Amino acid sequence: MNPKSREMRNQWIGRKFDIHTDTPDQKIIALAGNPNTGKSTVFNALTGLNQHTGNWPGKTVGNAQGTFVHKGESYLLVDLPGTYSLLPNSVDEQVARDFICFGRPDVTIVVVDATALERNLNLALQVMEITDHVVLCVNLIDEAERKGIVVDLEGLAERLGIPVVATAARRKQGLGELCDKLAAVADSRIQPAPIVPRYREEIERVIEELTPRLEPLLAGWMKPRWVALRMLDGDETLIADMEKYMTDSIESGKVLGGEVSATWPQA
Ligand SMILES: Nc1nc2c(ncn2[C@@H]2O[C@H](COP(=O)(O)OP(=O)(O)OP(=O)(O)O)[C@@H](O)[C@H]2O)c(=O)[nH]1
Ligand SMILES: [Mg+2]
Repeated sequence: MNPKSREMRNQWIGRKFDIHTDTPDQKIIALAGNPNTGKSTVFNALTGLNQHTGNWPGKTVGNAQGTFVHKGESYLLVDLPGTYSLLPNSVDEQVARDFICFGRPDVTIVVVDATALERNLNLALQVMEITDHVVLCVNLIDEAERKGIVVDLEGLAERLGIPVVATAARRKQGLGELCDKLAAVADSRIQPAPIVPRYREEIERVIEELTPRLEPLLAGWMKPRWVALRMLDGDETLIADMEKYMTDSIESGKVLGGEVSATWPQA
């Protein structure tokens, strides 16, 4: 995303999500993950006292936003509610999904529990279906070590196609490397290429039919393949939220009506 696009995105996020950057083109990082994986511990360790909390607009779900500086660059970090999925079965899940889909953070960090990777990776895969800009934070690595669990970080990064960093957030271990990786993704020095989960053949056939039609309508907001999957699943909340967020997109005019801006949103 170029600085001008980011500036417009940031203004829009301010209005829609009550998330406010310090500077017009500050980069925005979201923290997603299952409950109790250490998101808030990572959030607190990085932002310290530079944070404030509130509620997501119109929801009783708490939200925390804070800033930190890494190697001279300032970032706004947003702590999302802990969720097991992004299929909107609850308000928490809808809030997390909407921020990733429509807030379009520069990077989404998925914090996973190193002692329960199999369960945790489900959410990571869902985030990777929505956006390429993902970093996996394998937290509680100290707990894993204590239990004799060895995580093949390189193998994981290779299989998933995204950067992977091990952390023990409570001891503030690994956070420097986490910041290095998210900075590299935020300014495109690293371009993750997440694996694409494949579905049954008949589903793949419908996806193939739908995606070229969705692509121009979505104009880079999210991956057409994912939207096709959600439509196949009959997810009406996504359609409703697309109307809510995408029809009022400042300079871009009526995105769903087909008139899209050349400058924003941009993948
Ligand atoms: N041993 C160990 N404990 C950790 C680590 N990170 C977080 N914890 C602990 O794990 C518990 C949960 O941490 P939180 O940061 O509240 O987790 P969260 O993901 O924000 O939880 P929710 O907001 O409820 O989804 C706390 O007791 C933390 O102190 C870590 O790296 N190692
Ligand atoms: Mg938390």
